[in-house]
Amino acid sequence: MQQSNIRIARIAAHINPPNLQMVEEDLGLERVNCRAKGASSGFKVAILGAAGGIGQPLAMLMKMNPLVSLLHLYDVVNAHGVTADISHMDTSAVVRGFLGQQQLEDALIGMDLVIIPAGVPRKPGMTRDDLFNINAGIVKTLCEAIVKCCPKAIVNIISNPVNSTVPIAAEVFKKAGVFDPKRVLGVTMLDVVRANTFVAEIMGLDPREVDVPVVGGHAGVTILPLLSQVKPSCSFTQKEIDYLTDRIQNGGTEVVECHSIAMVLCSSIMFESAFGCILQAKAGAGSATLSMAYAAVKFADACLRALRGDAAVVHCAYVASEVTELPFFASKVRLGRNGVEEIYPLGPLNEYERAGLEKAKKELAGSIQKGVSFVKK
Ligand SMILES: NC(=O)C1=CN([C@@H]2O[C@H](COP(=O)(O)OP(=O)(O)OC[C@H]3O[C@@H](n4cnc5c(N)ncnc54)[C@H](O)[C@@H]3O)[C@@H](O)[C@H]2O)C=CC1
Ligand SMILES: O=C([O-])CC(=O)C(=O)O
Repeated sequence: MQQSNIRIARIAAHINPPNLQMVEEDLGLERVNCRAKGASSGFKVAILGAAGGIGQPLAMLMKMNPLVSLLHLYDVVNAHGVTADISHMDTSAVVRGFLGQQQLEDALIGMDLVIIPAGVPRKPGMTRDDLFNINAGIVKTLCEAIVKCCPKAIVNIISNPVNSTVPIAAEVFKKAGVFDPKRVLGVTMLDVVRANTFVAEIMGLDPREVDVPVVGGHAGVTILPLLSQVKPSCSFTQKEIDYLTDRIQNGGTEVVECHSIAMVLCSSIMFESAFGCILQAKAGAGSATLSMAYAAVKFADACLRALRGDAAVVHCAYVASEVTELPFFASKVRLGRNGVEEIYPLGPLNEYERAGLEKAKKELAGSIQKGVSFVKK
């Protein structure tokens, strides 16, 4: 391939990354090796739902991750605009955009890690399970394409209800005969991030030094913080335990409802006000996006470091598990070159946590079954 042609393709790709494939075809080129100069070899990561509230900041943060060499941004709307914007960041990962179902397979071919924040978010008054009817089909379709294009990729599922969408993904892979329970992970990192923050707040600690295991699932009572196992070791009053458990379990709702408070206030005050900014930023609806993007990147980075071969990468995630009698459960897992290498037992629980575990399992069982039945029907 002529050096000048490669340069032309690279320049065109940088001006308008979605045009890369077209330019390559026009020039009769083989696929351009599109690693930016100075970039180390890295991982190929796709974000499905990249133009959304989570997808955009997630894409930005992944573009900043030095472990990523190629970043594919897929959505059914606005994928090219987001790609053009993010591609101007002077970091080494090369970004390409993919728009609509007909480009889904191109977005997925050869990926090492696929992150899925595609789907609708909650509005005030809704539960995560209320999203099932729309998001179940979206996750199923995306996983069917992963089966075809990158069945060995690590898959991080963010789309709610996670308690059901992970079993849906697993069933799709099982149906195709390619299910590897080590590679399908529901992202519950936001629960841990919140728990670390709220514990640090009341104990006067630096949140970066706090580690709260949060097990179970990702909705209401299925979110079970193990406050007896917090590191550094903390002693809480019963009032503090009640407050923290409730706040961690309802952190998502706190954000969802916050938007509606902002809307009410906005209707009676001027747009320039601080509340006007909230309305403009969030459009009056939706759920956590920025903290979720932060949590998703923290988790994705852990997966990539583990793929690279780093030792002792341990985080909570919702995975196929034998830790309880349920087929899926969130607990601490050790990540490695193949995804989940080890699932840790829950450790000693106090009476309060044992009661919480029973409630969590009851609700989780129904959500798991609902996901499994959706694919089997
Ligand atoms: N696991 C967790 O801790 C959290 C999960 N979530 C969930 O993440 C999901 C996304 O939330 P937001 O980004 O706020 O929503 P959003 O509506 O802002 O963005 C979703 C994006 O998905 C895209 N999309 C819809 N159908 C698609 C398809 N078939 N293929 C590809 N993309 C598609 C939309 O075009 C949109 O750009 C929701 O289900 C939400 O409940 C949100 C926060 C935390
Ligand atoms: O609450 C929601 O709908 C979004 C979510 O999962 C969270 O913020 O934890």
